[in-house]
Amino acid sequence: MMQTGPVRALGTMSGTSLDGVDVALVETDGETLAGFGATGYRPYAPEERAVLARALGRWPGEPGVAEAARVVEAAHRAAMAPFAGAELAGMHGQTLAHEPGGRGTHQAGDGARLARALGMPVVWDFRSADVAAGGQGAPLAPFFHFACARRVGLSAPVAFLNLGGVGNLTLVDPTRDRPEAEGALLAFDTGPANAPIDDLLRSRCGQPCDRDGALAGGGRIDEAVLTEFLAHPYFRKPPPKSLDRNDFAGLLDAVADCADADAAATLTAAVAATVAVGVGHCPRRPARLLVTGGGRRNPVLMRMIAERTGLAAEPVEALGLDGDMLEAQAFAFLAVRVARGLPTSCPGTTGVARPVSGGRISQP
Ligand SMILES: Nc1ncnc2c1ncn2[C@@H]1O[C@H](COP(=O)(O)OP(=O)(O)OP(=O)(O)O)[C@@H](O)[C@H]1O
Ligand SMILES: CC(=O)N[C@H]1[C@@H]2OC[C@@H](O2)[C@@H](O)[C@@H]1O[C@H](C)C(=O)O
Repeated sequence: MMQTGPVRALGTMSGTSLDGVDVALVETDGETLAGFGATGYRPYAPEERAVLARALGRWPGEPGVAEAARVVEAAHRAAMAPFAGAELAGMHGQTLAHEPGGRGTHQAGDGARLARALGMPVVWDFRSADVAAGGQGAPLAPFFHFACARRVGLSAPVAFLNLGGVGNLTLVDPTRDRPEAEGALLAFDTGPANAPIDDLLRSRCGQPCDRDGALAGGGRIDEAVLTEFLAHPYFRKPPPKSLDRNDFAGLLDAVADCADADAAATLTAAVAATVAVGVGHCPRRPARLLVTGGGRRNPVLMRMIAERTGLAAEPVEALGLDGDMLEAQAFAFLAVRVARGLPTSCPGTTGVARPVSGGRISQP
């Protein structure tokens, strides 16, 4: 176990939207946040992204997975190299398949190879231990959300909402002293977020996303599609619960007959509606809804979320946090927790029976 006191840790995230690798430095002892440092981003080239997209839903040894891992590792080496002075790194990797209660969870990217290439200890494979112990293996950012809420001095329960490829919500009670304390955290995936919107825009318009909600803003919501989507049992299921990126791939077929703008409006409303269902699962109504991830840049989505939840959807920048880097920062923070043997998940965040300290540590 490392000595106590803040360390300069590097965190990386290659998210479900398959856009690229985020990296961020955090100074932390794994309990409190002493400060945030420099950040970086290494986008995937279109042909790299295609390799990753083809490998989605596949497991080690299956076709295309080794090639995807090489793409992930090369992108991480490039993104992390400028930060080689960090004392420790936490690498999330790229989730290719996630089936808690089934085949497990699989993030491409070998931390042992990266540790050797970069000359620093790398913590990786953060989710497997939680899944092996009966948890969902996701979401894992909640322990970091707890630390953020404490750092900025919040005193009432708030919700963090991440709008990445998939959406996830964390209800934080910052008056508790530890994240694993009873009632400190409740977290779960709300439903698909940007993934179906991106997939629609890519297939119909040849664009990577509905920039600023421009297409959805001019469309009409197909209420019948929306109602049928919300009838899926996932939304009734009480948390904790988690999703794989393509679990709702059928949503795209459901809007196949809609005009482009109507399809975009319907998918955007579907995301907002699942967030409202998620807020309804919270045992206490949050005082604020703090939004992180790329979806906070979509004003149509943000407006629909505010309308459907009755909460002002505020970007996390309102707290002085960086909504593009929160997840990379989370894995820096979690790496330090792993190195110190502190838990990274608990019953409230993943449904695991007791707190688990996940992750593998590879020395250079
Ligand atoms: N200006 C914008 N307008 C609309 N959407 C945007 C905008 N900027 C970013 N996005 C969306 O945000 C997505 C990227 O979000 P983010 O980087 O948070 O995802 P991620 O980290 O890959 O996902 P996850 O949190 O699921 O792992 C893009 O794919 C796009 O859909
Ligand atoms: C299995 C997996 O990679 N899940 C991701 C995904 O992207 C968003 C949502 O689904 C969340 O559950 C998780 O990521 C964030 C970083 C988390 O673990 O908190």
